[in-house]
Amino acid sequence: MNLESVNKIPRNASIVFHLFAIVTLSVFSLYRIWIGDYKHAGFFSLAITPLLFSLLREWQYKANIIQKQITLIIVSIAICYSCFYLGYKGLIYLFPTIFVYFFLFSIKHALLLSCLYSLFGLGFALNIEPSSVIARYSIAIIDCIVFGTLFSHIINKQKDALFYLANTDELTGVYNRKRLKPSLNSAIENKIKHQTKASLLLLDLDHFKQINDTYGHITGDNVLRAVAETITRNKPDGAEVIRFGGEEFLIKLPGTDGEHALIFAEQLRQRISQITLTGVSQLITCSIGVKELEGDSLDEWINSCDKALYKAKNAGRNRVIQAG
Ligand SMILES: Nc1nc2c(ncn2[C@@H]2O[C@H](COP(=O)(O)OP(=O)(O)OP(=O)(O)O)[C@@H](O)[C@H]2O)c(=O)[nH]1
Repeated sequence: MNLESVNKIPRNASIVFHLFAIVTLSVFSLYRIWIGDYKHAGFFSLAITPLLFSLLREWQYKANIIQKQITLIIVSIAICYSCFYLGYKGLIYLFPTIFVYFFLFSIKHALLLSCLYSLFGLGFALNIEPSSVIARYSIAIIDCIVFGTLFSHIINKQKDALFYLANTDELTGVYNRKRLKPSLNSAIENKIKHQTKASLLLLDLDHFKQINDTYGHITGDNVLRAVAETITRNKPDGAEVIRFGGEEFLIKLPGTDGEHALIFAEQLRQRISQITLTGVSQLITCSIGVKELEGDSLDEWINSCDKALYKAKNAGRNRVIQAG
C-alpha cells in the first residue's frame, strides 16, 4: 500500500508557517524602507500578497495543495530575485523554503524542484557574491536537500505504518471496519462522477459458532485466517476485503457489475468450501449476499447485501444470492 501524500502539513502548522513567512517578509520590507531601499521594499511587500491569500484560504478551510504549491513557487521566485540583488542575504532564505518543498510535493518532485531552485538562487547570487561564498552555500544547501529527502522518506514510512496499524484487522490481516466508509464512499463517488460500476459481497461463515464450540476458539481463529487468506488470494486486483464483523467479510469489487460479481462470489464460495485445516473435519462453508451499487447511499448498499445474505442463510446456507 502506498499512501504517499504530498500534503503533510496539518492546518494549524500551516497557519504558523504562513504567519512566520509573512512576519519575516514584513520585517524585511520595513528594514528596506528604513534604509531607503524602496524598490526592494516594494518587491518584498508584493511577495506577501500570495502568502496572505494562501493564509486566508487555509483559515477558511478552503486551502488546496495546488494553491499552496503555486504560493511556494511565487515565494521562491521572490527569493531568487533577492539572491540576485542582495547575495547571501537572499541565499539564507533558501534553507527554510527547501524544507517546505518536501512538505508540499512528493519526494521525487521536491528533490527535482529544490535542486532547480537552489541552482537558480546560487547562480543569481553570483551576481554580487564571490564564488568562494557560493561554494560554501552550495555545500550547506546540498546538506539541506539530503536531510529534506531523508525526513520526508521517514515521515512517509511512518504514515504507511500508522495507516496499516489503524486500518488492519489484527487477526486476519485484511482491512478492519475503519476502512469501510472511505472504501465504499470512493466507489460511490466514482459511480457519481464517472459512472464506474461497483459491487459488494457480504460473506458470512456458516455455523461458525459450532466450529468454535467443537474445536475451540484458537481453531476458530485459524479458520478465520484461512478464509481471509482464501479471499485475498482469489480476489481481483483492486478489490478490497474488510472484516465486517466476527465471521463476516465485505468484499468491494470496483469496476464490476452485478453479473460478474455473482460469478466471482460463486467461485469464492466453492474455494472456501475446499479449505482444509488439520484437525477440523467440519466442512467450512459460507453464505454470500451480492449487490451491484445503485444510487448513492452507503447504508442502502450494505443493507441490500445483508438482506441477500439473510435469504441465503434462510435458503439453507452455503450459497450465493444476488439482491434484487
Ligand atoms: N474464534 C473466533 N470466534 C469469533 C470471533 N469473532 C466472533 N466469533 C464467534 O463467531 C460466532 C458467530 O456465531 P453466530 O452469529 O451464531 O453465527 P453462526 O454460528 O456462524 O451461524 P450462522 O451465521 O447463522 O450460520 C460466535 O460464536 C462468536 O463468538 C473471532 O475473532 N474468533
